Amino acid sequence: MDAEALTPLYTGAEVRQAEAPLLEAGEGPQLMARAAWGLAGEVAVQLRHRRGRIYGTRVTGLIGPGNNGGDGLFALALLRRRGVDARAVLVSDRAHDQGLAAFRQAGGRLTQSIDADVDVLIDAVIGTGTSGGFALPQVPGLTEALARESTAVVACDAPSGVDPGTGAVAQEVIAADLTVTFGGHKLGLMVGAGAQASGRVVVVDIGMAGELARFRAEAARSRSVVAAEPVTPAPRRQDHKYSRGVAHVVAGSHRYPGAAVLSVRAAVQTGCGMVTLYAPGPVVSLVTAAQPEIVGTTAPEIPPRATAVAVGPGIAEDPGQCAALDCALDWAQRTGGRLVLDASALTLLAERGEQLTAQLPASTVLTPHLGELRALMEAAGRKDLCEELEASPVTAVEDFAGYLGCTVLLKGASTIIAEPRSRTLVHRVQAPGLATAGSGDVLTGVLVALAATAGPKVPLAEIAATAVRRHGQAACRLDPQGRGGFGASALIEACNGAAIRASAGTFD
Ligand SMILES: NC(=O)C1=CN([C@@H]2O[C@H](COP(=O)(O)OP(=O)(O)OC[C@H]3O[C@@H](n4cnc5c(N)ncnc54)[C@H](O)[C@@H]3O)[C@@H](O)[C@H]2O)[C@@H](O)CC1
Repeated sequence: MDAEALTPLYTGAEVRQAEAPLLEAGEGPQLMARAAWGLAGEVAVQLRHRRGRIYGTRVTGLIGPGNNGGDGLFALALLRRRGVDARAVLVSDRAHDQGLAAFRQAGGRLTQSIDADVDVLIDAVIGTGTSGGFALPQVPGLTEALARESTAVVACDAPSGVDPGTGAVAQEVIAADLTVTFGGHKLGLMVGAGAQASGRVVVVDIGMAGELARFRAEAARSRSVVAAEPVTPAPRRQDHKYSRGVAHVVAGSHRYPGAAVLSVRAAVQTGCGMVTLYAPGPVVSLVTAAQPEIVGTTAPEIPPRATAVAVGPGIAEDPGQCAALDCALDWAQRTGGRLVLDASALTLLAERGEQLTAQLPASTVLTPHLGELRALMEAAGRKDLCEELEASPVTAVEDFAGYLGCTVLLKGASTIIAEPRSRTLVHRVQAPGLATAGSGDVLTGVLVALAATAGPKVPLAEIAATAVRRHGQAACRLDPQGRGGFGASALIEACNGAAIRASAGTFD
């Protein structure tokens, strides 16, 4: 993947470090003015969207004692000048002096409570200066406002209660519909509970890109939001089916035949030289009827021409399929071929206890959801990492990948992909409809086809990130409003469409 096409993620502390020289040079007020301008602009968009106008709408800000509160006050002043009934609740006995003066001068009103008809509530209590736990300020009307559909909650820089560095949340949090964050993407808004509390995230450039870039170059580890596709090679004129890559899938059982249909069809539609399937005879027949170009086998050995293998979707309780897992592990160990382990394959691995760590070749990617990851961590004797998953999900996944010596992809609304000695990739998508049976099987199919065709130098994490991105984009295309009205089968064609758009360079 083109490294420049990735969007870096920063911790709150890293952004503060990048800011420091600008503040020393006396540029603080300009930075704050730009932050406030960006915040007010995004609030105006919300108002227009919800009320069809800006003039005469109502916005209340919860204002903390630091610069985050200063941003909020300046933004409220700008909104007031556009005819908004702008009010501020000071949650501390201190407030940013210049911000407060600007707010007053613009005609803003201080208040002690939040009214029921407020259109937007700005959370400017704490941003990157957060430390320790967080309790909701005791403001009459706050709990009601947070629960009300008609009030949009917009967080200034980061929702109060979220650790912008890790994604951990305090015992209480002001969950936002929209977070307007400054300077660059912050890690804690993209992963774990922090991502859930942040809603949609918009980044406002406040003129510190140069500082951040310099800082990024110095950073020991860089984390990224996936923003572009690695190019999987288009078929060349001289290609034949074997030179394009052969994806072998071990999936499906008498109990779950559909998992094989979904993963194999997804692999075929993603595009590679050939897709082969190992499954019980009736499952092979079913899949062949759905996708006649595949080659089925009932022997567990990995076909000699395979360039990537996936094991797992729906193989539960099938002894032959379980034997195929060992064949696949052995194949990857011998050849260095890319191996995707998903679903039931992960359960089988967890049953092997601490032995599992010795069995995983470096060319493996595990694709657990949270429950499966916890089970694997416990089985591997790393229960400590289960606790870390809440406090700092990215670190926990990175540590586990390092411990196992292979790539780990934690599925969820935010996907975290950690490959040892490589940058960690995070992909966040607003596609709640992906929480449907079979969507993971489709992801496995897309991933194994990409792994079969990608050149040998493309890191496995980046191939996995591409698969996750296509999958997420497909769901967004099918269901732009996030109402969940689609099944996993529909994702397959949509993934393919997503890929075509990506190669045309039209994503986002
Ligand atoms: N430094 C700058 O000049 C700029 C800062 N910006 C804004 O300023 C923010 C950072 O400002 P600050 O460093 O003043 O920090 P914050 O305003 O984020 O928070 C610090 C204040 O919150 C209190 N606090 C910390 N943790 C708390 C907790 N758990 N519960 C209750 N109160 C708590 C602290 O006592 C302190 O008074 C950024 O998030 C951003 O919004 C932007 O305006 C851009 C420029």
